[in-house]
Amino acid sequence: MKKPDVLASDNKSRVNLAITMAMSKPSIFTTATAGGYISISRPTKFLKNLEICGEGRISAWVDSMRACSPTRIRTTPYLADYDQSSWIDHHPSALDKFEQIIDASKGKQIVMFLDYDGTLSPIVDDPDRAFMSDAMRKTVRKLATCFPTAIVSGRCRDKVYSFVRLAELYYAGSHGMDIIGPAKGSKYKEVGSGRGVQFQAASKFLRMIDEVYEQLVEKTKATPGAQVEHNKFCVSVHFRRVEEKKWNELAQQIRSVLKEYPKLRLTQGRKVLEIRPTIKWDKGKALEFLLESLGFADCTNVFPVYIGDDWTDEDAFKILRERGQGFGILVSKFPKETSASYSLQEPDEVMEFLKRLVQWKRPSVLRAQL
Ligand SMILES: O=P(O)(O)OC[C@H]1O[C@H](O[C@H]2O[C@H](CO)[C@@H](O)[C@H](O)[C@H]2O)[C@H](O)[C@@H](O)[C@@H]1O
Repeated sequence: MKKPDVLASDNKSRVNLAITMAMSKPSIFTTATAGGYISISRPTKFLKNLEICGEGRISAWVDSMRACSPTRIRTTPYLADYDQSSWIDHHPSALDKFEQIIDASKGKQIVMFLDYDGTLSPIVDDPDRAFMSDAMRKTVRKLATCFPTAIVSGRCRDKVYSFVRLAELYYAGSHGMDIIGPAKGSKYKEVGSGRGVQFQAASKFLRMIDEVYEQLVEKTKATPGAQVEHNKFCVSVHFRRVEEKKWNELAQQIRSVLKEYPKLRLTQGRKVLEIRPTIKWDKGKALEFLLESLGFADCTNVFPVYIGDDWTDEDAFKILRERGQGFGILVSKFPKETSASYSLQEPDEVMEFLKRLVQWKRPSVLRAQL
């Protein structure tokens, strides 16, 4: 597959993030909480203390953010040369291949994992107004009657819940560092009579994240359009409403704060840089945790489907490839380096795909109820 230079360099900066996935299975400790949830803790594993905030690395991220802006993608000549049809051959539309997907899932329990921004809601300028449509909510509600369904988001869990407003789902916020999962079917259910399991991989970092948030707000306030979002266990600094010529300046402001915090690292999203603990925990780990809580730890008869649009979703796509179970669907209008198997272009197509899953499942649910 011919790859444009810009994708190669994006990939390089992603590799530079060095998000290692090799976490050995830790032991699990559980305690019942006042909220009725079983709280689970595991020994924290840290990523190697890499040089995460080097000047070169920061500029590489800003460059790749520029290269990824849709207007740039449409006008950049070497991307125009990119063989879109070859990319589609490797990552066909999940709608076009619906029957193939269903065939692969036969005899297995489908479990749905959905990213929020850019997957269930369209990308908008103001992160506080990234509402999901009523039609999408209705579809996700129906989906959850057919399959166990979880939202896995970079957002703080409460915030993403306030957008989705469906109590029947499981939620993993802060890039999977704050999970409310099922107790039903979980091996943890014997520990208490809680409503579910709660797992906060980065609880030790709460105070540090608060401190960094305050400093970032202060440091970036002179940059028009910059917005700092507190996502509980991580912080997002938004570039979307900042003039492009100011992006380097904003990135340097972030760097100047972060260099004092070797236990925090940066990751990149869509016109956003995100600050999070260096622990070995991400959306892929959250997916595994939720499968485990659902009682599918070592099962071969489970078929997880993860739909997401962002680089942070790649951690989950990779886990599915490694497990050889289910598959990832990347939401993107443009060719992107990805470990997902299929693609959908935008949230409307995601909704269509979810509707088809419901339509396919519902007759058998009805038959089983007779
Ligand atoms: O994991 P996700 O649910 O996709 O969350 C990732 C980040 O999404 C949000 O930012 C993105 O969406 C905004 C609203 O459309 C957009 O303005 C921004 O440019 C995007 O990066 C959210 O605000 C972040 O905190 C999440 O980490």
